[in-house]
Amino acid sequence: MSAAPALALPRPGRCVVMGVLNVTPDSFSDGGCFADAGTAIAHGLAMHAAGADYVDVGGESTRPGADRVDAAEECRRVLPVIRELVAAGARVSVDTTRAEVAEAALHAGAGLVNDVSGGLADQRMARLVADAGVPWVLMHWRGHSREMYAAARYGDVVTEVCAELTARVEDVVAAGVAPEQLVLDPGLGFAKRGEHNWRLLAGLDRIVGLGLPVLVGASRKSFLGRLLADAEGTVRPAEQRDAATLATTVLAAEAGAWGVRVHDAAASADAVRTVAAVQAARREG
Ligand SMILES: Nc1nc2ncc(COP(=O)(O)O)nc2c(=O)[nH]1
Repeated sequence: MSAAPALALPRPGRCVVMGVLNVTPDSFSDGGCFADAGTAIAHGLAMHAAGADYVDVGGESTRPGADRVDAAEECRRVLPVIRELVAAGARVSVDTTRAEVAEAALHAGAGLVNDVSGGLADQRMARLVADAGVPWVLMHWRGHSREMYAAARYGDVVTEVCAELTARVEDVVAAGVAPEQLVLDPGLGFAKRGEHNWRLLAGLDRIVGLGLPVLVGASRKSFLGRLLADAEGTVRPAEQRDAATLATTVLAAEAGAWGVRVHDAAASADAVRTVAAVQAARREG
């Protein structure tokens, strides 16, 4: 693949909003809502219109225990959606762990690779990203959905996640990826149990302190649902976790995160602008 022009990471002077668009039948919070291209495209356009800086298109569920789909099925799901969203002027990222899918998505106009495996699932991803010169989200990961909970053991989760992300950065830079292409992500809900997610949110300043842009993906995740369980212990349904998600957006923006990955893009778009206004007022004293 010829090296595409290096696509700089947008830095609009506020936290970036990445709208979630899972074109899958089985994602944990919106599985099946946007499984067909037409519905997915309409939702992606709505998030773009509502202020999402990226629409993050994924074709394979990453929820714990999810069955894997092959690259051909992933491409079948995401490519038509990416093409239409790009044609409509939206900035699109592809949520995939496969270099083959990422390459096809970049050719279709995606401008960022969002890789929940941080390059561990496909050894070809680093070379692809290095050649393409595009931004790459390296998320903290300890294995595919079926084995991730067995790996959720930490002495000090923030220290260990920081160390493992740093190791990934060193590996991919050694493989030719430029540091300025990289975005780090603590991988909330991936090989993390409840308390691990809260500690990572509480320690975001340390992850931001690694010196690279940080993306935070707390939106509608189970640890929020368990926090918001009712008196009978019934976990709050995923679609009723957006207010809690908005709180994580504000925390991430205040901690200096580069971006948040959320389902309710409109609400977080308003929240990040509000945080930026307060931060500007603080600077002006
Ligand atoms: N970078 C990044 N990508 C992700 N992709 C999928 C999910 C799973 O959530 P979903 O099923 O709601 O998409 N979470 C993340 C995340 O936390 N960070």
